[in-house]
Amino acid sequence: MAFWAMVAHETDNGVALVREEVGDDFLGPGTVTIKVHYSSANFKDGLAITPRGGVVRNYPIIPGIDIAGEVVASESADFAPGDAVIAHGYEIGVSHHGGFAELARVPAEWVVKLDGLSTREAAALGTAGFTAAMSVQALLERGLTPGSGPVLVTGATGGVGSVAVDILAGLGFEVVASTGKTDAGEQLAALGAKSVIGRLPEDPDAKPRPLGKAVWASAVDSVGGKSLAHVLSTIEYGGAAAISGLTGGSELPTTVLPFILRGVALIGIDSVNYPIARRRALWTRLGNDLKPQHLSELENYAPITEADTVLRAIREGKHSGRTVLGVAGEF
Ligand SMILES: C=CC(=O)SCCNC(=O)CCNC(=O)[C@H](O)C(C)(C)COP(=O)(O)OP(=O)(O)OC[C@H]1O[C@@H](n2cnc3c(N)ncnc32)[C@H](O)[C@@H]1OP(=O)(O)O
Ligand SMILES: NC(=O)C1=CN([C@@H]2O[C@H](COP(=O)(O)OP(=O)(O)OC[C@H]3O[C@@H](n4cnc5c(N)ncnc54)[C@H](O)[C@@H]3O)[C@@H](O)[C@H]2O)C=CC1
Repeated sequence: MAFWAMVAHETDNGVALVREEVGDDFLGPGTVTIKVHYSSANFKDGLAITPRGGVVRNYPIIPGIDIAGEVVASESADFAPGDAVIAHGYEIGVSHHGGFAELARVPAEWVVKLDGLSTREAAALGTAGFTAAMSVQALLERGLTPGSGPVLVTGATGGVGSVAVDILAGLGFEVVASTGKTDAGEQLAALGAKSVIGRLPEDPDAKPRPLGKAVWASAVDSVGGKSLAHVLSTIEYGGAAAISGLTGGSELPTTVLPFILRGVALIGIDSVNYPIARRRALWTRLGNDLKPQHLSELENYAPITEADTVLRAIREGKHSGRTVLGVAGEF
């Protein structure tokens, strides 16, 4: 069977994303075959087409860590043709062909049946939105309530950040959005941010303080680096930072003091190997009580053939919100 795909190839000059017609050998091993409606653009997809990006070991590969579409064949009793599904995480788009193609095949144990979401909405959320939901869920499980005080979201115009702002505001939290984009105030206020501040720390060259004035009840952080160290030193007693990313750096130059003097918790968020039962349960919440109220505002659209341009913007930190990559009918 032949189908169209965007295939990442290693070349002498780096990695090239090429539109081409491929055969069955580009369907991964698995029991569920999905007609892809949409994929999306994630920071990790940007790394997948970056030489030495650290996420893909063997090329050629069809990138696309999000696959949203309709089941066309299933050897699993859990899925039937016509089911609307999303699959993401595990090896998808890094060592198992992903969503930048008309067809994808994955193990049934990686597939989530959609409830309360269209395939387009699911792609608009995608891995980044799911990671935001995991972060919010982790803070709720730790006891955070809207009465606890302001919740900080860093990297707030990004995929993880913007969905986190939307979900938290929808739950009634006072959300403070931190962004380096000086023109993003209106957009973040429209998602529900109570106030918008610049990147943290305000003075990036200042010597980090082990403890600062405690101002945040908790935080959702996808930036990491010095920024996260600053955030940790300004979280209130018993609060937590749910951390998922490294756009500001993978090093964490902190001290033990926020943890041992204020009981602050650092909660690691990994969407990739999150167990399937919990993954399905959280997607159900994302279609229902955690459903972001401004998905259409934070969503952009591009045809899959423009994936390279969108991913370049993500790598350069110039991207905002979530970009759905249309697959069906776009080759
Ligand atoms: C959607 C999700 C995200 O966006 S996550 C953020 C994006 N991901 C990254 O930026 C990670 C990029 N990866 C890297 O930079 C490197 O792979 C590394 C620094 C994580 C490790 O590279 P290194 O060359 O130092 O070591 P190995 O590749 O030999 O791995 C060592 C050890 O770690 C295990 N491992 C590697 N990657 C992952 C991973 N993503 N998740 C879990 N574990 C990982 C690897 O299997 C090795 O363990 P071993 O027991 O020896 O097999
Ligand atoms: N742990 C997990 O399972 C997951 C981790 N991630 C990680 O989360 C991070 C964010 O992912 P996305 O939201 O998809 O990316 P994105 O590109 O949509 O957003 C990143 C945001 O960070 C901002 N940013 C860039 N450099 C910065 C800096 N030096 N300081 C402060 N902000 C900076 C950008 O302006 C942008 O708003 C990435 O590191 C990604 O790898 C994403 C999804 C899942």
